[in-house]
Amino acid sequence: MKNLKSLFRYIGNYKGYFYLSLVLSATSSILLLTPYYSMYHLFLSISSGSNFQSKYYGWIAIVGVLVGVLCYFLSLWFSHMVGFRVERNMRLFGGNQLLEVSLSFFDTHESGKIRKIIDDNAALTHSFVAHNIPDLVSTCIVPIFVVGVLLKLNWVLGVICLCTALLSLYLVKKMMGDPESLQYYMIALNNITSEATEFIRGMQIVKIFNASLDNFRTFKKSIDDYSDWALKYSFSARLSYVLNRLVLEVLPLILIAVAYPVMSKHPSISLFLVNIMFCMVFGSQLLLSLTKILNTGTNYALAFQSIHQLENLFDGYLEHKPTEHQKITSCSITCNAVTFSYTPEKQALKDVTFSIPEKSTTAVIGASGSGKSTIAKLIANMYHEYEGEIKIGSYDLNAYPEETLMDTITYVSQNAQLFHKSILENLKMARPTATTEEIQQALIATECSELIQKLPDGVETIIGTGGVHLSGGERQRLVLCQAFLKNNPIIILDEVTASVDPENEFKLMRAIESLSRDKTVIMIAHKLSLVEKADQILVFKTGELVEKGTPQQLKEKQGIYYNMLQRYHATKRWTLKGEVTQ
Ligand SMILES: Nc1ncnc2c1ncn2[C@@H]1O[C@H](COP(=O)(O)OP(=O)(O)OP(=O)(O)O)[C@@H](O)[C@H]1O
Repeated sequence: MKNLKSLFRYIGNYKGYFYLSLVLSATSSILLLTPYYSMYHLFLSISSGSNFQSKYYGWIAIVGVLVGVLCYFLSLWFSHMVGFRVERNMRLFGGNQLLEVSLSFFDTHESGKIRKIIDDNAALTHSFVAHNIPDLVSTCIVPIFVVGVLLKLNWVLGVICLCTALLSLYLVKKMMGDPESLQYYMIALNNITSEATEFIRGMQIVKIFNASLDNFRTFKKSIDDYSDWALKYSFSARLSYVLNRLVLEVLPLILIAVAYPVMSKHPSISLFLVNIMFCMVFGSQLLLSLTKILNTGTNYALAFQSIHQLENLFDGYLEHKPTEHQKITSCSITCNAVTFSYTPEKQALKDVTFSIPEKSTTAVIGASGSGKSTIAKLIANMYHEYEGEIKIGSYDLNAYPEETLMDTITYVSQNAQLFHKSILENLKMARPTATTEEIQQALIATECSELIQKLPDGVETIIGTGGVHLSGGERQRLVLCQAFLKNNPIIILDEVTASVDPENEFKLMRAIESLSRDKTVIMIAHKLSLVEKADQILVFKTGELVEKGTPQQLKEKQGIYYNMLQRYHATKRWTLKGEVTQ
């Protein structure tokens, strides 16, 4: 019942079609049994020596079969309509949830795995609804009908068939295994898919460095896990499957064995022979239906498991609803005693407190893994489960609606992502209403106009496969151009110059300068040349804020920043010595 309820959520307005499909399937399965009715009368007339009205019963059989087949096709037609609707609604649900989840969801879930869970599970449920539901109805109706008729003909044989059907259904249920094993089986299936994608991506590195395939231990583990769960699931079904087949195979033998002692006491042997023959032939329909249930049972379990898996995918990641609906009046940022952990074992930030005045630039520096990106992501509202308080203006982040924050903070990461579309379409994503003039201005401000001129179709050039391939620096500048168009008052730049050459770095710096004008800027940087002009520097070490102040104050303090600066200037004086041999 719970399963059907969850399926109904995705059927939406097509419930009428769903019921119609069930009714037509049930009608069809009963109509397709009409030849047996005619056959029974044929047996009767043979045993009694009376004249068989072949025309009458022949027509009943033909019309019954024809109308039955028609009903079956109509039932399939409606079930396919419902199936497509379910698939569409499941994909829509997945897509909408992706819009609702916090950004941390994308940090913790691989895109291949998300795609697989949404796409494949929707397709699997479609297939079950479209193909298996009409069959499931007929496989349930036929046994009830057959057992009813047999009980009426001879109660002993009827009871045997009824017991067989009940026993078979019980074994089918057992065969489907426990839902938990099935859930792990499906998780293992998803893992193997995403690990296989990683394996293909990593193959380039393996070839370049002639690296050992040992690096793909997680892929191997996912294969082992899948094989373990597939085996466990299959073995858990083994006994019930074998027993069920046995029950179904021996049913005719039991009928014959029971029929003999009953037959010897029967007053009309010929009538009883007819009944027995009919029971054997008609009973075969019972066997057929129970065998079908055996096959659709696994699909049933898989389809509902697919729905649960899709719904559970987003658990714990849905956006926190704002406690109030405040408007942002000032773009200063305050962090008060912020502590955060990605995993229970390790704190990524410990008791971090600082404030950033409106329209100032703050540089965040520190060793790799010190927590720089983490604090930036918390301010960008990507994670919510932190201790302490993060305020924009006078209110906590929680006091603002999601849209307000999205229209206030722009987070540019080190991995610039652009879509496989034209440059213009990519830029318009940041501001769909941007005029050609505004786009030109943004391109000039972010040092992209020279790049656009070089491209065959200018701003209409498609990026990526089949179009142009841009360098890391060129991509970063286009992303800054998007940020420029978006024109949010708070900009967070997370190591945007991390992997660019000096020429691109110079252009990027000029782009950042244009972008930062009159804005509150947080700039995470490894390169100290970028931070010297900042109004404030925050130095992080193993998750703690260990120094804060203006560049001048930190120099005078002669602490970590000062030492980093010394080392930085020393490396600039390094030269390569040696002789050049001919
Ligand atoms: N998604 C995550 N799940 C678990 N741990 C994470 C995650 N992201 C970061 N960490 C851990 O949190 C700590 C801080 O990481 P963070 O990315 O903030 O460092 P960082 O100073 O920005 O480093 P880098 O300069 O190399 O980017 C590190 O120990 C890192 O391993």
